[in-house]
Amino acid sequence: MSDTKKALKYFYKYLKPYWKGVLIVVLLSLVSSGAAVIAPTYLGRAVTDLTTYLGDLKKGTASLSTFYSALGSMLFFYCLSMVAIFIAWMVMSKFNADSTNDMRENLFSKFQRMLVRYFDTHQDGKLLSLFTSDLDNIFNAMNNAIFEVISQGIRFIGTIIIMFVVNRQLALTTIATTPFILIISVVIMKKARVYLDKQQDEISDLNGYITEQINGEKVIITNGLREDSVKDFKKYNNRVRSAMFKGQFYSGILFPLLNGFNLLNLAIVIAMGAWMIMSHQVTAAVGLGLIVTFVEYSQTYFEPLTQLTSIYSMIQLALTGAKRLANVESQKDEDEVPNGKKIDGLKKSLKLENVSFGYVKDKEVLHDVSISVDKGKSVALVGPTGSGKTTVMNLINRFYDVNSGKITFDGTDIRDIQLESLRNNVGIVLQDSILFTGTIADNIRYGKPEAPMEEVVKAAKQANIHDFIMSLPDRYETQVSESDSVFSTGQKQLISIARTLLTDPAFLILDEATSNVDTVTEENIQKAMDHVIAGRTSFVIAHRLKTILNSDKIVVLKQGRVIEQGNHEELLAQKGFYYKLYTDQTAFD
Ligand SMILES: Nc1ncnc2c1ncn2[C@@H]1O[C@H](COP(=O)(O)OP(=O)(O)OP(=O)(O)O)[C@@H](O)[C@H]1O
Repeated sequence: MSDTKKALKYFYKYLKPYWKGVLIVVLLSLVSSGAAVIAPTYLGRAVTDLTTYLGDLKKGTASLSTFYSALGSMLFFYCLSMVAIFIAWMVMSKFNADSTNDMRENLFSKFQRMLVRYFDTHQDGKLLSLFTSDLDNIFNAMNNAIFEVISQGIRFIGTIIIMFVVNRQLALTTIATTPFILIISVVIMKKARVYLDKQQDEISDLNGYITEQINGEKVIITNGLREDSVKDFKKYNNRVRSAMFKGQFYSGILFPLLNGFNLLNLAIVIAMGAWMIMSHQVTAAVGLGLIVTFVEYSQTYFEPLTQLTSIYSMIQLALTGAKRLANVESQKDEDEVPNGKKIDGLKKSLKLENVSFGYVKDKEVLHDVSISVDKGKSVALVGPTGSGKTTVMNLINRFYDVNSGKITFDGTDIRDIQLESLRNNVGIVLQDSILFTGTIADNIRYGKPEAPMEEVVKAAKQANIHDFIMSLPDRYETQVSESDSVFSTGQKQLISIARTLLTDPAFLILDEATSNVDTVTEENIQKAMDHVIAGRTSFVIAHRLKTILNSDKIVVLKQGRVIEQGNHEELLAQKGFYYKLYTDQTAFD
């Protein structure tokens, strides 16, 4: 499907529920444009009547009654046109606000259904651009352009018809230059479109860069890269400027060009009218009336062309936005396995059986991995950075699906289990724990909003974060917000552990925090983990070996392969890779 078709389909989808409003606007546009097209005929008639009156003055038969009636009719039609526009504008503002609201809501809900892969491969800023830049462009265009397109389109056709009814010769003169204008316009518009599309892509890249740099501000500062960051920013910004300039230049050039054609046309129409009078094809009074009428028609004929070109960039940006939003809507959703099995806790074991996986084609990161976690046991996954530990977690939770092999939950392939049921049974504490806006209590009961306060406190105690929370002035009611976060990475992870404990998952995956953990917090994490793991089936992705010495089983991953398995003592006795990892780490402690 072509991009424009995709964009138009998107608009159709969101305007369809408001078809009544759209219909009212179309009808009112018809009324308004019809009235605006008819009004000049009365202007011409008034001029003819006035000229006739002036001629009749000498004869003594002069009367202004027809002049007044023509003038009155003209005023009536102009007023009717304005009132119709006013009402149409009100109706349109309402359905525009409603339909863009639907777009925004659907976009956000879509995000909540999409594959994790999409978020892993798109920068935050680019995703935010869809909500800001693209939806704003759509809203602006819908507010300013829809009515223009409808009413100017009707005016254009109406004017052509009425011009031919009034005088064929002058009508042909007025529209004679149109094919030439259209050819020039299409060529310029095509050029503008390329750059306006590019403008949106560049803005999206710029937003991506800005969010990335803001998130990485501390890294930038500590590496003394602030100036380089600004330099790179300028590169992105210059690309936006260049695309913006070219897009606006090409779309803007049409407006003065058409205005020029309009003036030229006026001169031709007046000359043609004058020639018709001088060659006695019409009387002076009728001729003057015709000239005035066609001067007006020439304006109404050109106005749609000039108006549409002046809002062309707006329309094009909205089409680009709609195409980008339509692309997001067409992304694959997570497979919820609606007819899949529902599970209620782990009875026996969770197993990875000969699992191979790669995030991208032809680049496998896990090779033939087999790991078994029996009920009530804790298994730790260790290995150098990039060995695939987090990837294993991504697969168990079905953030991604295996390429070959399978993961089974009590013998059932997790791809045959209802996604919601699987996720309810698998609790995850992520390495980068996220706290949401709200109180600490809200954050702990995030996965179980109905949990009473006693449960919240119990979970916090088990996670070893209760004492810290109680030391805060507002205790559990302390507000958490990204802007004034008072928590360290480790503390955030402890709150996150409490959050997961509250939901009491059958199977727990804990991706241990690696950075910014002070020794007290590290000790707390250690204790929290001991609490959490005790008697619970768990899978710990460990970065500090100290935290997993008591695990029932330690699995060593290296370059995506399981190279050793056993408990701490067994692995040390093997004097293999684990032994080396352990001795290297303890040497630093
Ligand atoms: N979303 C992704 N897309 C493509 N490749 C990825 C993605 N996430 C991880 N990888 C790659 O997969 C490999 C394994 O990464 P993974 O995060 O599982 O390692 P890890 O053992 O958890 O490392 P660490 O100890 O540093 O957290 C790495 O080579 C990494 O570059």
